Amino acid sequence: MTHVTPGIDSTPPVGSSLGEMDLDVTTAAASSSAFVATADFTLPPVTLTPLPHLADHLKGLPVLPTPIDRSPFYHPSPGFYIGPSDIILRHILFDLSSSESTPSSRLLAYHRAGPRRTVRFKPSAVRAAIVTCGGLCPGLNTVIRELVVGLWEIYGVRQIFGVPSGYRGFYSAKPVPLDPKMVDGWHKRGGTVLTTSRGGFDAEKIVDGIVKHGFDQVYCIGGDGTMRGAVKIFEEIQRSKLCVSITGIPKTVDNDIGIIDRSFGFQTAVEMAQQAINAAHVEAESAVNGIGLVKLMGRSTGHIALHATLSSRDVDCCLIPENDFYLEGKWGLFEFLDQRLKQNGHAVVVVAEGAGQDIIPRTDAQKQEKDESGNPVFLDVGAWLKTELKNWWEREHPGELFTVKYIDPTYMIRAVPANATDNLYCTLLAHSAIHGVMAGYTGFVTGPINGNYGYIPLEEIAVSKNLVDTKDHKWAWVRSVTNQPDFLNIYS
Ligand SMILES: Nc1ncnc2c1ncn2[C@@H]1O[C@H](COP(=O)(O)OP(=O)(O)OP(=O)(O)O)[C@@H](O)[C@H]1O
Ligand SMILES: O=P(O)(O)OC[C@H]1O[C@](O)(CO)[C@@H](O)[C@@H]1O
Ligand SMILES: [Mg+2]
Repeated sequence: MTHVTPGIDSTPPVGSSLGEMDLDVTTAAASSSAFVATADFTLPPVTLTPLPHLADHLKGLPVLPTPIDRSPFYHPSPGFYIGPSDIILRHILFDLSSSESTPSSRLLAYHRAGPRRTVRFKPSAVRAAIVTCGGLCPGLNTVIRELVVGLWEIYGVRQIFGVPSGYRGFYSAKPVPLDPKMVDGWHKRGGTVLTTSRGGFDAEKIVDGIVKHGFDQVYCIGGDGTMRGAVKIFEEIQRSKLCVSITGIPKTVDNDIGIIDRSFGFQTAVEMAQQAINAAHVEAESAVNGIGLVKLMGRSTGHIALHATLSSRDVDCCLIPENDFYLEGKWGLFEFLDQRLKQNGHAVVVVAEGAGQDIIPRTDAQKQEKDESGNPVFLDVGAWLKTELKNWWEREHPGELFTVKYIDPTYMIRAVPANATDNLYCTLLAHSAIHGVMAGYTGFVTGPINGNYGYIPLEEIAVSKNLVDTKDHKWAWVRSVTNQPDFLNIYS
C-alpha cells in the first residue's frame, strides 16, 4: 500500500505494478449545510481500485517517453499528464446524517483516464486491432474512426486493423488495414463499417488469432456480453503471458452497463424515440378514443423508455422491465387508460421491449428460445398489448369507437449516426482508451464516472448492471409526469 496525499505527486517507480493505494481525505462540512451547520466531519479513507498492467506479468517492458512530448503542433501544459495518484470517486452522494448511506469503511476510487508521461509500446511496432460485437448502436463508427485517427495522429501508430464480423472474425476473417483517410467520414454513418455479429465466441481460437496476426493492442467495442468475452480473452492472454493489452469500450443502446454514467449512443436513441412518440401522439389525438402505443428497445432495462418519456411529456404511461404491471382490476393498466380516455380522449403508452414478458402467454419452446449469444428472445410485447387493448375495449365498451396505433421503431433508433453529443462522447472514449493502452494498462474499460473519465477493471464492468431503480428520484419523476399507477397490486 502506498500512502499519498491528494495533490502531491507520489508516483511509484515506473514499471512497478500500479496497485491498491490508500488516500486519506478529511474535509470540513460546508457551512451552508442545514444538518451539519458547523461541525467537522471526516470522510473514510479512499481505496483505489487496482488496474491490471502489462508490467504485472511481463518483466523488462521498456519505459518510453510519450510521443506527445515530441509533437511539433502541441505543447502540453502543466497538469496535462495524468499520474497514478489522480483518481475519481465511485460514489459522490452521501447522507451525512445516516450511518447507512455514509460509507462506514472506505470510499472506492478509480484511476483517472488520460495521457501518461511514459508509454510502454514503441508506436512504430504496434499492431492494433479493433472489433465491434453485439447489436448496433449509434456511434460505433465514430469510436472506430477516433481510435484510428487517435492512434495514428497522437501516437504515430501505423498498423491499425479492423476485425470484421465480431469476435468470430479473429479466427475466421482477414483483418482490414485502416488509416485516417479511409475512416474520415465514418462518424456520419450509422451501424458499423467493420460489421458485427452475436455468438461465435471461443477464447482459445480468438487468442490464437490475435497471436497469428501479431496484434499487441486489442480494442473491443461492445455491450455486456462483449465485456464478459473480453474478460475471458484477457485471462487467456495473462495465462499465456502475452504482450497484448486488451481494453473494452462499452457500447449499449440499452444503457445497461453499470458504474459508468451512461453508454454512447443512448442519447441519440432517446432523441430518435421522440419521433415515434410524436407520431403515436398525433395518431391518438386524431382518433376517437385513440391509443398510441410505442415499443422501444430495452432488453432488461427501461432506460430508453424512461428517458424518452421524460423528454416527451406526451406519454401517459411508461412500462419498463424493472416494474411489473398488470392489465385488469383496480389500478391496473385498463382502468387507468379508461380514465385517461374519458379525461383527454386519447392516451400514449410507451413500453420497453423487455416489459411484461412474464405475463405474455408463451409455449415451452418459446420460453427456451435464445439468440446466438445466449440472450433470451422476447415475444413482441407491443403486438400482444395491442390485441389485449382491443379485446378489453370490445368487452367493456361494445360498439364504441376505439383505435390503437402501434408503432415499433426498434431498429430505427439504433441504426442511425450518433448525434453531436454522442459523437463528442465517442471521441473522448476512444482517446481515453488509447492513452490507457499506450501506458501499458490492460484488462480495463474506459468510461465517465460522475462526469470524469476513468479506467475500470474489465472484470468489474462485466458483472455490473445498470437497471432502472424504481425507488429512486428519476422513477418518481416519471410517475409525477405521467401520474400512472405504481402497479403494486396491493389494492384488491
Ligand atoms: N458470458 C460470455 N462469455 C464469453 N463471451 C460472451 C459472453 N456473453 C456474450 N459473449 C460474446 O460477446 C459477443 C457479444 O455478445 P452479445 O450478443 O450478448 O452482445 P452485447 O455485447 O451484450 O451487446 P448488446 O447486447 O448491447 O447488443 C458475442 O460474440 C457473444 O458470443
Ligand atoms: O435483433 P438484434 O440485433 O439481436 O438486437 C436486439 C437487441 O439488441 C439491443 O438493441 C441491445 O442489446 C436490445 O435492446 C435488443 O433486444
Ligand atoms: Mg447485451
